[in-house]
Amino acid sequence: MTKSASKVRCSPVRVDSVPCTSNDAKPPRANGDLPVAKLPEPAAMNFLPVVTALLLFLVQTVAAAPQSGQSGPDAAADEHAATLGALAESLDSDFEAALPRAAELFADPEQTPELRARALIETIAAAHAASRLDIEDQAGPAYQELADTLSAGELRSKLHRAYGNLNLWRGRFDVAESLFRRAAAEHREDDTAVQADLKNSLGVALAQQGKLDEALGTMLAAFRLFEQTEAGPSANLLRNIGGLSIYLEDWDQAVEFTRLALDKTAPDDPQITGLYSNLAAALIEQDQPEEATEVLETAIAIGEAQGRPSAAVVSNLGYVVREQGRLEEALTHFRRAVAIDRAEGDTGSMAITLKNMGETLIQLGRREEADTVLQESMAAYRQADIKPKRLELYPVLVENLEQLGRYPEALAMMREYRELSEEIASADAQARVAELQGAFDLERKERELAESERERLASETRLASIEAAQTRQQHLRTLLTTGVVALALILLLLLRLLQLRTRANRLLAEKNAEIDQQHRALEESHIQLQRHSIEDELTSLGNRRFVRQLLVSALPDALVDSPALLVLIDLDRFKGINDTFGHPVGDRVLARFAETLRQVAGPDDILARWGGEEFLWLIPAARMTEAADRCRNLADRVRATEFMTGGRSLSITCSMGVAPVDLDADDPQAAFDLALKIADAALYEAKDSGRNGWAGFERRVDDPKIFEGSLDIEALVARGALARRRLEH
Ligand SMILES: Nc1nc2c(ncn2[C@@H]2O[C@H](COP(=O)(O)OP(=O)(O)OP(=O)(O)O)[C@@H](O)[C@H]2O)c(=O)[nH]1
Repeated sequence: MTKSASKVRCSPVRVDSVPCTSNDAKPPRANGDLPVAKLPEPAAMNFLPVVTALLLFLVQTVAAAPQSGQSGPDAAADEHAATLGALAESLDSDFEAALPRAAELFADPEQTPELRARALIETIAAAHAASRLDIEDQAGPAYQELADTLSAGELRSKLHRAYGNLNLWRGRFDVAESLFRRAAAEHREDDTAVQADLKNSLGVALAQQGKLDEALGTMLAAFRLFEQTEAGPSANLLRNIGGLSIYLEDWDQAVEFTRLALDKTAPDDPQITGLYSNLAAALIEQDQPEEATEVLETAIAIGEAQGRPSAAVVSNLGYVVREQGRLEEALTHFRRAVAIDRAEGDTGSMAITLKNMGETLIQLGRREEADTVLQESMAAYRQADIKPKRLELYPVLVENLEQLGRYPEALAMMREYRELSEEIASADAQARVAELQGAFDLERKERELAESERERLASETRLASIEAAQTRQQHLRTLLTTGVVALALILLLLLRLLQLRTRANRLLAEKNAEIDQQHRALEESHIQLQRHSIEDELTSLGNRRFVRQLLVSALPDALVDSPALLVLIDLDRFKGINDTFGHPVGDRVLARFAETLRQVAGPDDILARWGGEEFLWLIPAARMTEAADRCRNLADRVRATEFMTGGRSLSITCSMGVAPVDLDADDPQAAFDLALKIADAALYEAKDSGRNGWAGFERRVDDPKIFEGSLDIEALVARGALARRRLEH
């Protein structure tokens, strides 16, 4: 069920000091205007708002709060019990007179913060009792100082709560909410009653700010906490929950809690008719008109017992019975309600009831009477200056005048209706335009702000992206530069190494070439030396060392394969040449003789200058039988050779001693030496026999022992070991 479906108004309680809340659940308005009815106008008569009763309950609830919050032992308070007791007594008896002393006490810096806080709490409670809520100038600074001085704990929680109450009474609901929350945060959790009271106070502060859902939730939490206590929930809390449930259109909960509140409310309590009114409203919403009628009649009876019933209750009863078709009875109740309103001077409420009454008369066909009543309603609306409600009256009034045929009056009313409509529409339109303009401006500003923020973020993103790209490029450049420099250094190093290596290689090659050259020179020197060591310089023939080396290590195969002839040659009377022609000529003769000897010798023959003018000739594979021819051949060639010197002809001769030699023996040197001795002996004989010839000894035995010891040629010949051979001239 929607709010617009609400059919009756609740208890006709007025709120003087606390703003009431509209039926549209908007924030409370600080005026005492008649509440706008929640129900459709034809049915809505004297519907006094739920909020009216609710707010009064709230105030009463808060008024009760400090008392319960101050209960219980307090050790710190005991120390100053006398002072505080005296203060409380004086505040209660004459608040005006006691206030200066109290203000002096809770503002006195010489006193302990605890005593000052308790004095302030007492003063605030007494101010409420004395309806003196204008002590902010004294209480505010003291509270701020003490809240900063006291440490968090129970006493400071009480101080928050007391000052929260003062703000609540003064209509500063947001401040009160904050203070109640601080008080709850610092309150120790094991005191359920105080917790419940704090939640109740917080619920009141929330409800007064229009935070109805949160307020109801907080109060239900307080209710559950109170249920755990011995005293249980207070009637005020139950009324508040019931009232808020009506606001929030939870009809079942509204009925439940309003009934609970009624159980805890005394019959003479001034609030009781309001409770019945609320209960009736909830029952009507639950489509229980009989029960609603019964409740309203009970409320009227209680009102009558107290002196005068509530006009709203009576009007609501009229509405309920009219809905049940009991029109005449409804008229009776409406008339009574109008009388009560008139007596109380409540013009606005009376205007609503008169409208309902007029509509009832129309239903009864009593249009003239209806017109009179509707005109009265119009006058009352004008007096109360309730234009929206008056606007709703015109169609009923005009339609009734038309039905009565009173067209000029109907026309006049229509003009008024149009003017008021335009006025209200204009005001509404202006308000709407202003609202729309504000919303538009706000939306535009928000859009511009959002756009600006988007652009800023986009710029930042772009900037960050550019910076990142620059950083990457910088890193890349650094990397590349480093790489290039490193590469260049490496290349330079490699180049330098190459140069060094090339130079080293060149030097090495030069050195190697030099060494090779030296090696070659050395080798050549060595070869030359070697050659010189075995070669006769003058004749270029081998010398004695040459022959000795052959015997030791390199005898030609031809000399080894078969016995050879050893010929020892000596130039005849060479001293005379030296003496006659000089030593150089002697040398040339020696050289020339060597050439002649080479020409005579075979290719495998071994030639050597054996010393002075003496030469050795080894003829491989030759026997003594060949010796004559060979020696003759040489002698002939020597004799035939002209050794010219200084234009003079010079001829020489030579003598030769021949001996066989077998170099395939176990000891070739010994065999050579023996053959040499024999050849030398033969040479001696050749000299001795006239020179220019040869002599030789042929061996007849092979036993080497025969030739051991000193060699006695003649004995050997005599023994037959040697056979003499001679050149025959
Ligand atoms: N020019 C020159 N003379 C040398 C060389 N070696 C030795 N002679 C000389 O050769 C001569 C050898 O003389 P002798 O031993 O008395 O013999 P000969 O005069 O040849 O007489 P017979 O041998 O008995 O025929 C010496 O006068 C040596 O000085 C040399 O290399 N060159």
